[in-house]
Amino acid sequence: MAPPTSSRYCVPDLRKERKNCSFNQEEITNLLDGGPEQTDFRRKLEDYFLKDPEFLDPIPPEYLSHEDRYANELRKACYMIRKFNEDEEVQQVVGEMEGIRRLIGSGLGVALTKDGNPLALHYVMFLPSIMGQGTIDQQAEWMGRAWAGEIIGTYAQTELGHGTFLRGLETTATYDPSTQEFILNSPSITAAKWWPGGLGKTANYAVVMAQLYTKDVCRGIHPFIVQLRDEDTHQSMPGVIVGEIGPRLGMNTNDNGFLLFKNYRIPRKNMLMKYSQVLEDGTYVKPPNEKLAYGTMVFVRVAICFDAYRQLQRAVTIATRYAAVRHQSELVPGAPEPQILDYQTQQYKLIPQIATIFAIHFASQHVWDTYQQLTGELHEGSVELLPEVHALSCGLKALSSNDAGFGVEICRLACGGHGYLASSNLPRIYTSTTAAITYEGENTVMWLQVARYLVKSFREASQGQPLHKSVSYLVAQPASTHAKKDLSNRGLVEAYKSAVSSMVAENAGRLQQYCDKGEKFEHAWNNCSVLLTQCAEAHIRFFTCDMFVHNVETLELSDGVRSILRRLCRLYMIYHITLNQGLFLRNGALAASDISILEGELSVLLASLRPDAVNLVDAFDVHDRVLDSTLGNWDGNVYERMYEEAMKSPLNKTDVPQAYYKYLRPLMKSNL
Ligand SMILES: CCC/C=C/C(=O)SCCNC(=O)CCNC(=O)[C@H](O)C(C)(C)COP(=O)([O-])OP(=O)([O-])OC[C@H]1O[C@@H](n2cnc3c(N)ncnc32)[C@H](O)[C@@H]1OP(=O)([O-])[O-]
Ligand SMILES: Cc1cc2nc3c(=O)[nH]c(=O)nc-3n(C[C@H](O)[C@H](O)[C@H](O)COP(=O)(O)OP(=O)(O)OC[C@H]3O[C@@H](n4cnc5c(N)ncnc54)[C@H](O)[C@@H]3O)c2cc1C
Repeated sequence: MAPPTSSRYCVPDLRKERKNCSFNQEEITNLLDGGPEQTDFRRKLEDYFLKDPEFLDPIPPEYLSHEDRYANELRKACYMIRKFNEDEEVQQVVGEMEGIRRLIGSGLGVALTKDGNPLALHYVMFLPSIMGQGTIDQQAEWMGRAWAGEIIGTYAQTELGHGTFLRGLETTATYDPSTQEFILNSPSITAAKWWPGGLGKTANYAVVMAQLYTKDVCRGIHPFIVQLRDEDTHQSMPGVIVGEIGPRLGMNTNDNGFLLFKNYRIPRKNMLMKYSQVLEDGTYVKPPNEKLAYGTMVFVRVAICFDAYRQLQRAVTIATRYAAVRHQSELVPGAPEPQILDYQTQQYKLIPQIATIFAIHFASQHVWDTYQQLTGELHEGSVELLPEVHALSCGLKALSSNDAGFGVEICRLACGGHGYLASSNLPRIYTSTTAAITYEGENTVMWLQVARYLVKSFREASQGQPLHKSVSYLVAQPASTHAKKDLSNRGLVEAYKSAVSSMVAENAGRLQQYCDKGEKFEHAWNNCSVLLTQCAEAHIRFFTCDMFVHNVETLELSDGVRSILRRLCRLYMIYHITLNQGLFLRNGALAASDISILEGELSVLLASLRPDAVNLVDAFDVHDRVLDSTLGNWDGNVYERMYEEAMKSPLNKTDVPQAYYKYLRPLMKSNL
């Protein structure tokens, strides 16, 4: 918990902001952490790791070479795991295995290894793949060693030629019954695995997705555990060609890699066989649903939603505190320069980002709970929930990574020039956050999966079939254009339902018209796909609003917290409704006069939330070291910290750099 203002120094501007908090901050902290015990757990973890000098970076990573940056982050990542494995104290505090996974995925884990953790894929995808796709025997064989870090894995699916189109992957795994082995091959350059995190130099194993061939028949893509490097020497295995793909926009210490196979043999037992099997003689046993092989991606998509809002939390904490400390221009001629947070346009940049964090949190929690329910039901053999979980996880992954990516960029811009400095940490937060728009399913492609589900559900509804809960509103009656509109939070959710169901109906109809004119369904789909992605986004925005309102109204909350969350929820809805007003005006879900009322209310809400903006970001309880920013520290001591950071530049070691004598001086003195 942030210490009481009185006992800790902060600059007068922040002291003033913190004086009158209208709500219980600890309650908000607990809500976002998942309960007081979780807050406790997180704080103990932060305390334990952050006081350890091994995690300090005396030289900012930007000044290191590519190789040294990787080595430094690998050092810290390995040290982090060793601390868990060897230290009884930390095991007692946080619990052994669960702790590692949660640490890696937490804001703390992200902050400890600043620009990408080379071991992340091991914990985030390799282990979950074995758990989710392996039989009990396979879990027993691999999990212990993998948890202990004796073997390090990654998830190798994407290829140079295909990332989105999984059915087009080229890597083959051909079963040879005579030796009971699979033979792995990369038939062309485009079959090279390309992108997996940790693959370049860190991992010695991978879950590889490859086209399975048995008895000369292709059975589609399946997961295999593949040893890539010798367990002793770390040399790549004969038949395995592996390396790093080179610098990226960000996350440069993740050693994303490439991988090719040449007649590389692995034992039959290395195919993950929880859902499909290859028997000794090569007989193929089908899974209950062939998309179960995509299960790890569903899990990670849900996890990405939580990660997205945690990144946005860091950015908006930095930008809001900075906006309270920064003074610029004049609001009233001749008066002192105001805090930039007093400008309404600045509030419009930042406060909706604060609201977004709660919106994504509540929606992600719901999708996570539904995912858990699906996992339970899969054990019983039921795949009933799979389509809904697939659509929700694709949709919320797309919405949360989009909102967080653009939200972080808005926060960076809100800090003016200083937001462009590496020491603000906003560039690094941006490059990590925006990556999620592409990985784990590129967002347009994710929207199209949601649209597919919407159109299918709409058609089923038209035939009187029952719908899953998240799309049941598609059968709702269109709004009456003449009735007076209910503009309460619930009323706005109803307006969303009506607007989105009309939009889906219109575009399902448009699709049908193309088909009726004789176009093949796939071409008709492509012709409608811009509008279909818009339907998908509107549907998931509606879902997020619905979850926000539901939680704010039904959770047990103190009056102060409910009041602030209600206003944030309202701001969130009005922000998106006014940005997309055409959607609501078009089917009469709202009238122009309603939009005008909401626009007026938006200004009132910004003014009402402004006094608590700093208190809200304080309630996110992001540790200064996790923020890692000259602009965002709790004490607000921005300018001195920026100066100190500038002094770390190697160019400032000498007054006149060597490069001056080598290049500049000869030019400047050439006429002498
Ligand atoms: C930290 C992170 C680091 C990063 C790691 C990575 O990036 S790793 C790399 C991450 N890479 C990616 O994320 C790659 C992204 N690409 C993909 O996930 C797939 O290629 C695809 C989903 C786009 C299409 O797949 P396709 O061509 O095979 O399918 P289709 O479109 O023909 O639809 C057929 C039916 O299948 C259904 N269905 C589909 N998926 C699922 C599912 N998971 N579950 C359940 N169901 C699913 C679909 O709804 C449809 O149902 P319907 O309507 O017939 O009842
Ligand atoms: C930082 C990072 C980490 C990654 N880590 C991993 C990893 O650990 N393991 C792994 O296997 N992969 C990893 N990936 C790969 C990632 O999953 C893919 O990049 C991603 O799935 C997108 O595939 P692609 O690159 O082939 O893009 P493409 O599919 O080629 O997309 C290019 C464009 O085409 C459009 N497009 C493609 N298909 C369609 C369609 N059907 N309809 C409409 N538009 C379409 C897309 O919207 C996009 O605009 C990582 C990628 C990044 C950036």
